Amino acid sequence: MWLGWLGASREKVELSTTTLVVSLSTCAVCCFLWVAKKTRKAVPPLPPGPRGLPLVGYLPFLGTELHRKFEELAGIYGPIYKVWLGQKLWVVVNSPSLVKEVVRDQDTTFANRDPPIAALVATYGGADITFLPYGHEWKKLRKIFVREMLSNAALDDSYTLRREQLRKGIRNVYEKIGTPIDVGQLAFVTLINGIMSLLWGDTLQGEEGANIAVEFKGLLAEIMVLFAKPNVSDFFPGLAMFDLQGIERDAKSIFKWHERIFDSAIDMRLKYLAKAKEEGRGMTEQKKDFLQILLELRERDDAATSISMTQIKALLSFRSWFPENRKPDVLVGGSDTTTTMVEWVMAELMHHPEAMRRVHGELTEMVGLDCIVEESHLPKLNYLGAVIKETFRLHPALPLLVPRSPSQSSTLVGIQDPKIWDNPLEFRPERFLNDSGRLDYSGNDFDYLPFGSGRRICAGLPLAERMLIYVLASLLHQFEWELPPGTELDLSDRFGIVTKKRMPLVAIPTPRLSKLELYTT
Ligand code: HEM
Repeated sequence: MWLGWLGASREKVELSTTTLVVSLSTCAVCCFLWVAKKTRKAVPPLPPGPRGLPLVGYLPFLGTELHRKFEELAGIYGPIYKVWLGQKLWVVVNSPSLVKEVVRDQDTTFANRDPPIAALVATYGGADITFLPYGHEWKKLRKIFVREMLSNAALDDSYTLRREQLRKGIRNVYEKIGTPIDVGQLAFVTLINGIMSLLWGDTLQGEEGANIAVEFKGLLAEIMVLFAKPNVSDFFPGLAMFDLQGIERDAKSIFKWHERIFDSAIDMRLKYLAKAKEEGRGMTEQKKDFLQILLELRERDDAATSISMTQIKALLSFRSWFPENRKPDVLVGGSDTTTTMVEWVMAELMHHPEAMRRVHGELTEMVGLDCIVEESHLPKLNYLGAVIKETFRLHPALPLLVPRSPSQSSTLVGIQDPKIWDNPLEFRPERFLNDSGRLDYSGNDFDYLPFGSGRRICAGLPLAERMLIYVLASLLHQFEWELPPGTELDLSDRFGIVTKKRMPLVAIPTPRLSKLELYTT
């Protein structure tokens, strides 16, 4: 069984803000039970849903825009419905009260996922945080990821690494001043370099390191292509042994490649550490990156946090850091979650000049025209924070979240929820300013869940939150952005594992600050 969320979208936010998707395998022990309020039957019926065809179910009717299709079905079948996709049954939940039942009241039951076969093969048998079943191993890895790698202290320590990559991005924009720039592409390169640098620090510098970095990027591209392919074996587990499209075979060979690159990068670091120890040098300059944190944990004699080399590789693997990326065009189109959100926020601001003026005013006041944005400024940027939240509401990057899979049969009691948003299709960041105590990213409001909720809430949230506002504040503070003459802003979306802008945002930057050194340092 799987389960995920469908967030608010422009057309039908009135209906609800969130849809939960649960799918069940046809396995006899695994049945999903749903009762409407007051139903007293011993075995509650499955929820209603569209009829499909024998064997393939509703697959031929899904189309490419899954989030629109699910909205349409919600209009017909209500807050909870079922859809057969091949041999698997998905249940879509479409109201905050049902969502609460799943991620709060029955969170432990629904804290699993149904990994695609390619992910199982390419990630040490699903040993990464995203796909590990709920249990001891998942808890341990998640604890290390959240408390050791992404703790406030670790993120503060690694600020210089993020800053360096951001400054490089700003210099790049400055070199192209007055010419059209693909904003998603710019954000993608900046963010991916930032993440690689957080993970590996200086390991990817120098000739040997640069070769490994090139291999990393090639590997990432191959992984994207692999995960983007719909696999017949995932929809028809009975056919998995035949591996009809050869996806499992390809995943195995990518996994070997992955192993070789990771082994040589880690080996380089271990040799460096051994040499430093021999020469009696300290390791302070290496301390900030995540490889270093993990290698130190490996040395610890503490069962709660000590970690094997395989777990280190799983934690540094692409699936942990780009868990939502499955599209092959990610490298050219910049469609990962954080990149996509940079693009949407910039597009909404360019579409709403008054909001853009207010963001600029706030940056001028809080940062100043003779300074660049530092992370210490970010907590003061309330209006920009509200703009980002409002953009998540209108354009959730993961409209289906990451599907969940319950561990046992379960009964949900559905009730009709009242209307949630006033004028839901309107871009109005003020709604987040006025309601500042509520509606954050913590997943405690079941009508606003861009990062999911409960035990499986996005593990990268602290980093995503910091990087998103840092990149946006810097691009907006240092430049004015205009559309190329004769072009129009397009705000339509295209469904994918990450739902992104249908047309890439292309804009022309001009400098906003007067001192040259603010662009060249
Ligand atoms: C705008 C950026 C991002 C968005 C909107 C986002 C959203 C999400 C969502 C909706 C989920 C599923 C939550 C659930 O099942 O309730 C998720 C899971 C996850 N995300 Fe993110 N994410 C973002 C960035 C990141 C980053 C930068 C990282 C890595 C540092 C990351 C790592 C993860 C991991 C490891 C999981 C799986 C957690 C688990 O199963 O325990 N995410 N994310």
